[in-house]
Amino acid sequence: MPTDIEPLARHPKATRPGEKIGLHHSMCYGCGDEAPVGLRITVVAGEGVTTTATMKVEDWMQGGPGVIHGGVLSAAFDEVMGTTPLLLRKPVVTGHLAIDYAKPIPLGSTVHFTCEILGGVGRKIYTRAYAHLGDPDVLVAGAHALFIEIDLEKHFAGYRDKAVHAGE
Ligand SMILES: CCCCC/C=C\C/C=C\C/C=C\C/C=C\CCCC(=O)SCCNC(=O)CCNC(=O)[C@H](O)C(C)(C)COP(=O)(O)OP(=O)(O)OC[C@H]1O[C@@H](n2cnc3c(N)ncnc32)[C@H](O)[C@@H]1OP(=O)(O)O
Repeated sequence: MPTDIEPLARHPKATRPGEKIGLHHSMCYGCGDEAPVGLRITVVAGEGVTTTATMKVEDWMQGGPGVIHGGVLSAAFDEVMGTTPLLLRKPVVTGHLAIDYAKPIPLGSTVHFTCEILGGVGRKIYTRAYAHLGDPDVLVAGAHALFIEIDLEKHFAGYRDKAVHAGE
């Protein structure tokens, strides 16, 4: 992470603390409530530029016997951290994501995520997040990610004809 990052302020019209940040779209693998397979994560705005989220670890998320697959946890961090810049009212995509896996996470547990925006430079937004299973003093994983602000229309212009919609 560069040393010259600037603090980033919450947008005045951002989702208020304690409220759910709206669905990105209903068929999104991370947040969608109509996606045939998905994490169905809801991210809740916190104070400042922070968020929280929870995810129940379902049987289909299994990697090693009885525990979550590392890629599923990575996707969950991506979802939570990628939603957080909406507090700045900035659409982003992931540029870089790094996960520290500290402890196995059993099937059936609920993962609690906390995320904060550390700051930014230009279009780059740096975030950090942690995960625990109910006791915030016992972390099971952590993550850092870099998100890049995009022009939504331009970024997805060549792909929208492939988009999948609910009910198809
Ligand atoms: C699930 C998908 C959701 C997609 C998002 C949709 C809508 C967004 C709206 C709201 C968001 C709400 C919820 C989102 C929820 C979850 C988020 C999930 C996000 C994802 O899951 S999204 C899928 C994976 N993601 C990609 O599919 C990106 C593929 N990629 C590209 O499309 C380009 O690569 C792009 C656009 C990233 C940059 O391209 P570009 O041409 O616009 O800009 P450029 O290359 O100049 O980079 C600008 C500055 O970032 C630095 N930089 C870039 N990459 C870096 C890296 N890896 N490490 C270190 N620095 C990096 C450069 O060094 C430069 O830095 P400097 O300004 O200092 O020179």
